[in-house]
Amino acid sequence: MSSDTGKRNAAREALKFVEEGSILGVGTGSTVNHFIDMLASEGPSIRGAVSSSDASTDRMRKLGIEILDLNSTGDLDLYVDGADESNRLLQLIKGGGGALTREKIVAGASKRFICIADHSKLVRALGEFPLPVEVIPMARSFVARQLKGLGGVPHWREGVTTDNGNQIIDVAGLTISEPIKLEDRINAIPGVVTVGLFARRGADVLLLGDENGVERLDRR
Ligand SMILES: O=C(CO)[C@H](O)[C@H](O)COP(=O)(O)O
Repeated sequence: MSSDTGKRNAAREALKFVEEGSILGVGTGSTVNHFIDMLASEGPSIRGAVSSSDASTDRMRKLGIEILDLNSTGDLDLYVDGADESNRLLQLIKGGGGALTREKIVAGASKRFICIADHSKLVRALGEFPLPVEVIPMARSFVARQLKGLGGVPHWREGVTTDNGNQIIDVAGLTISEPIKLEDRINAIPGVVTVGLFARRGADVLLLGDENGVERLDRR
């Protein structure tokens, strides 16, 4: 069971990684929302943030955090984001909130990725959470057939349009025994914009909160 106190505890711990005057990459989701609120109220003062979604941009702007364009910042020192699942290698499933493509871009452009989550997100093997795949709208049915061919059960997240104007397919039933191979394989399907497997670029540090505190795992 997901716990809001766990999310808050993980978010608060992540503040310790933020340096005064830095430019921060900021992810999307309810855990990150706690982080944004805490950053604005009790965190060090930063130069600005590169945001991974319109939702996070709106929240940060309302709290007075300046939003910067990744095209003008260069690489970032730190990215803070949540996850839907993590294994012990800190490979992740992300995209439950639909922001996977921009999240993958900002994670890729950051030297260090701190993932914050409540403790229930730690799993032995990835794949219980349906894997989100962002697709170009005209390719949706074609990509769905390809995903079926990989053994998955694709489900169109109907009514959802991503910040990039695309659609999302959630794929249940996949056996993800080799996350990097599957990430490459799905990304190679024409029409796929991004798969929500963050295996090639997983997290560097995972902060898992629960009612009692925070467990830290580091990428080996
Ligand atoms: O990948 C994401 C959004 O695209 C989120 O990080 C993920 O869905 C976790 O969200 P939450 O913190 O609300 O549990």
